[in-house]
Amino acid sequence: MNFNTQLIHGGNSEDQTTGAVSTPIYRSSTFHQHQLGGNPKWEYSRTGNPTRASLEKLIAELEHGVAGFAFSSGSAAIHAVFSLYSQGDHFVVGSDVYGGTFRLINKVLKRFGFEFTVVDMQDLNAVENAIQDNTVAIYFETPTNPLLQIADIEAIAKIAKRHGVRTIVDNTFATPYNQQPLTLGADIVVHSATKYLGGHSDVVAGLAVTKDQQIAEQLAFLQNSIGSTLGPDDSWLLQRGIKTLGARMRVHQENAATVVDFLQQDSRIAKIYYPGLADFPGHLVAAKQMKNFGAMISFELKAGLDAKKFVESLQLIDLAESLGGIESLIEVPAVMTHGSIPREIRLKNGIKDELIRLSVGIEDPEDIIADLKQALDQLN
Ligand SMILES: Cc1ncc(COP(=O)(O)O)c(C=O)c1O
Ligand SMILES: N[C@@H](CCSC[C@H](N)C(=O)O)C(=O)O
Repeated sequence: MNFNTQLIHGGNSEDQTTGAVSTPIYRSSTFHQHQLGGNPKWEYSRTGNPTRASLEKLIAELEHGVAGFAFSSGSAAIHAVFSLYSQGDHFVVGSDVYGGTFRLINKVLKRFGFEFTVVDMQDLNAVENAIQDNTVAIYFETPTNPLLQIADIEAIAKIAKRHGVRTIVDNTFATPYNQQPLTLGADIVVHSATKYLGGHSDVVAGLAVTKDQQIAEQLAFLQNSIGSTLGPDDSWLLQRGIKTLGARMRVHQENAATVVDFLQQDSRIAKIYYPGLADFPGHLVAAKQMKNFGAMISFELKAGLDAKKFVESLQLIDLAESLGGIESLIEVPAVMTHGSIPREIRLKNGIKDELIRLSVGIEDPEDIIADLKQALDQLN
C-alpha cells in the first residue's frame, strides 16, 4: 500500500464486528472477561483500548515500526520513552529542541539522576565526541523547533550503532509524510501528534514508535504502568486527522514555499530559517532525507523593527503557541514556546529575542501574504 492510501486505510480501518468504515469509539473503561484468569485481548482501557489500538497500529505502519503507542500529549510520549532508562544513564541531546523538552530534561529528568550533554546535532564530530561510557541514547529533533536545523539521521544512527547506543528522533516537524527516521536507522520515533498529525488544532496527543520488539514490550509496560494514555475520543479524532495528512502537507508545503518567496523579496526581513532555501545550512541533508521541506518558517525582522508590534498587527494569522494546524499560527519563541529556556542558553543556541516562528496553514496563500504585508507595513 502506498503512503497516502495507508493514511486512509491503515490501522484497523474497518470494524470487524459491524463493518463500520470509521473505527468506532470504544468508550468502555473495562471489558467483560469470559473466564477467570484467561488472557483476554481487551481487559482495561489504560492497558489497551480498541480505538487507541487502531491509531497505534496506523502510526506503527506509517513509521515502519513494529509497534506504536499513543499518549495524552507529546510531552507524555517523550517522558515515557525516557522512562526506558535509569539513574546514571547519559544522553546526548540536540541543542535546539522544543522548550518543553528542555524543561522536562532539566527540571524533571535531571532530578532522577539522568545525565545530559547538549550538542549541535549538525556537527557529527561533536555528536560522536559527546558519547561517554554511560551513554544510552542520542535524542534530537529534525527539523528542530524553532531554528529548523537539520540533523543527518542516517549518519547519527551509524555513530550511535558504532557505540552501542540508541537513536531517538522527534519527528513532529517533518511528520512521516516527509521522513521516516526508523528506516534511516533510528530506534525510536516520538511525535507531538498535537501538531501536523492531528492537523486541526483540536487535540493534544503524543505518539511513540519503535522498530525493536524488546523496546516495544518495555514501552507497552511503561505506557500501562505510568498511565498517560490517550483516551478513545482523542484517539479517534487523531486517526481522523491523520487520514488527510498527505493532502494537508502538500498544501502546507506549497504555501510555505510561496510565503518564503514573499519574505525573501521584502526588504524588512533580515533572515529566514527554512530548509528549502538552497543556502540554508541543512538544505542538502534535508533534500536527502526528506520528501519536501516542511511548512515551518522562522525569520527575523531588520534591526529596529518591532517584532511585538508586527505579530500583534496580524489579523488573519493567529498569534498562538502550537503549529501544524490548518490555520496559520505565528509566535515569538523567546516569549512563548521556548520561554522556559533561560535567556543566556537560548541566545547561545541561536534563538534571538526577536525570532518569529510561522506555521504556514492551508489558507489561500494570497491571504497569508496579504496579512504579513499589512502587518509589515505598519512598522514603517
Ligand atoms: C517538537 C516538539 N516535540 C514535542 C512537543 C510536546 O508536545 P505536546 O505539546 O503535545 O506535549 C512539542 C510541542 O509542544 C514540539 O514542538
Ligand atoms: N505554554 C506551553 C508551551 C506550548 S508550546 C507548543 C508547541 N510545542 C510549540 O512549539 O508551539 C508550555 O509551557 O508547555
